[in-house]
Formats: sequence, C-alpha cells, structure tokens
Amino acid sequence: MTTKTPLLKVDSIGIQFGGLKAVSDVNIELNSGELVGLIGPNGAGKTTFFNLLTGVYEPTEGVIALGGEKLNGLAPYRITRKGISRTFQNIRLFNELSVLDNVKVAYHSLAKHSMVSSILRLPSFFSGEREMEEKAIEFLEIFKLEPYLHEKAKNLPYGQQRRLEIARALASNPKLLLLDEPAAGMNPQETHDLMNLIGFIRKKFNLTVLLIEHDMPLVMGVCERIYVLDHGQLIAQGSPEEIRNNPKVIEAYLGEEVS
Ligand SMILES: Nc1ncnc2c1ncn2[C@@H]1O[C@H](COP(=O)(O)OP(=O)(O)OP(=O)(O)O)[C@@H](O)[C@H]1O
Repeated sequence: MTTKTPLLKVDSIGIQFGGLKAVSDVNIELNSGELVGLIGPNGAGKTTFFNLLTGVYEPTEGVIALGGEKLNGLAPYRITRKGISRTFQNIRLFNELSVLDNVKVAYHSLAKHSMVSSILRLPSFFSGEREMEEKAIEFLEIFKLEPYLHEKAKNLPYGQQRRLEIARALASNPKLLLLDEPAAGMNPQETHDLMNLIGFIRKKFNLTVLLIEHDMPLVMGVCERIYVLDHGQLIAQGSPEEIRNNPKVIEAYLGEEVS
C-alpha cells in the first residue's frame, strides 16, 4: 500500500511569547489541491500559525514540512521560494506603486536574471523584465484589475486592493496559498465574487489553500475541511457539518453564531 505524502505536514508545532503559549502542539496536514479553513475566536492563534508557516516566527517546538522538506528556521523569502505565499489580515500593498508594479515586485524576488545583468542592463535583464510584465498583466486580467494597471494601489477601492493582494501572492508561483481573512471589510457581493475567484484560481494554478476567515457561512460554504484553534490549541477538525455540530467548537465561540 502506498501512502501519499501530504503537501504540508505540521507536526506538533508551538511557540511561546513570554508566558503565553500562542500556539501549542498543533498538528495539521494538507493534501495537494485542498481548500481548508482555519477558524477560531479572536486571539486563538490563527495569524501566529500563519507567521510560523511563513518563517516570520520560528517554532519553539515541532516540525513544519512542505512536500517532505523541513522548513523550520528558513527565512521568509526562502519559504516563499519553496512554495508558500500569503496575504495579510491588514492589507499590505506598496501604496505609492502602481497596480502593475505591486505584482512585478513579487516577480523580482524570484527573477532568473542576475544582479550583474540588471546593474549592467544586459539584454537578459530586459527580456526578463518583459516576461515579468507580461505575466503580471496576465494575472491582473484574471483578477479584473487590468483597467487599473497604472493606478496607484492606494487609489483602488478596498475590495480591489484585497484582490490585488491575492494577485501579488500568486506571482511567486506558490503551491500553498495562505489567505488571512481575505473577505474582511468586503460587502456581500464582493465576498461572493471573491470566493468564486478563489475557487477558480485554485483549479487554474493547482493550488492548495488554507483560509482564515471569520465569516462562518462563507467558511462552511467553500471549505472541504476545517481546523479549529482555541487558546493556541487545535480543538477540532472535520467537515463543515462536523464542525458546525461540535460541542467544543460551540463552547469556544460562547454564543457566537456558528451556522
Ligand atoms: N509577537 C507577539 N508577541 C507577544 N504576543 C503575541 C505576538 N503575536 C501574537 N501574540 C499573542 O498571541 C495570541 C494569538 O494571536 P493571533 O493574532 O495569532 O490570534 P488570531 O487567532 O489571529 O486572532 P484574530 O482573529 O483576532 O486575528 C494573542 O494572545 C496575541 O496577543
């Protein structure tokens, strides 16, 4: 019998800030192509967990492996190159740069042309630049942002800034995309469109997606499986139906609606 290696295997990881165990003994496995939710009340440790996966923090215990390769201790840019990309709870765009340049910046971190060729402006630099620009525009078309290519990021309406963040995260060609509350602050129509878009890009780019989101109907509607964190610990995992009816989850949310 062959057992499939999960794309992401998180084995008993944890981190402590002073006396606070922000994440403790968390085990998660993601298979290639899955769309999985990560939920939990405020302060449960969800963003900290993303920070551990992306190398912002190094776990004080446990192992993180992507495709069987250990990631502990790697710098964030190395983890991006290995195939994990993310968006942030609070949008982090380069506000003064154009929409196009926001995506091109992400390409630059992976560019094939060397530092020497870019300083000397060798032909390989220009062909690399052209290729990058074409790819960036291709992404921006998918996100319906091509009418705003030369607009400063800060001038985009909020919902489009969120889409631009995802477009930028995709530019590094990730295997695993981590989305931290991508629908926060969006109206219902924008949220609905965003979820369709996430489904679309998942298939198109063969992505695995881990989604933090507070909007329960949304998480329950789009995710195949859900993990629940509370006080830094995993208290439940399962299908949306199982999570909806799990007494520990209901208790953790203390009256907040989980429907
Ligand atoms: N760098 C840090 N130093 C000290 N404490 C931290 C640090 N980062 C996070 N924490 C603490 O860890 C706990 C988990 O925070 P985290 O932001 O991961 O929760 P969350 O589940 O993402 O919450 P929310 O849904 O409100 O965004 C909180 O108590 C937070 O104050």
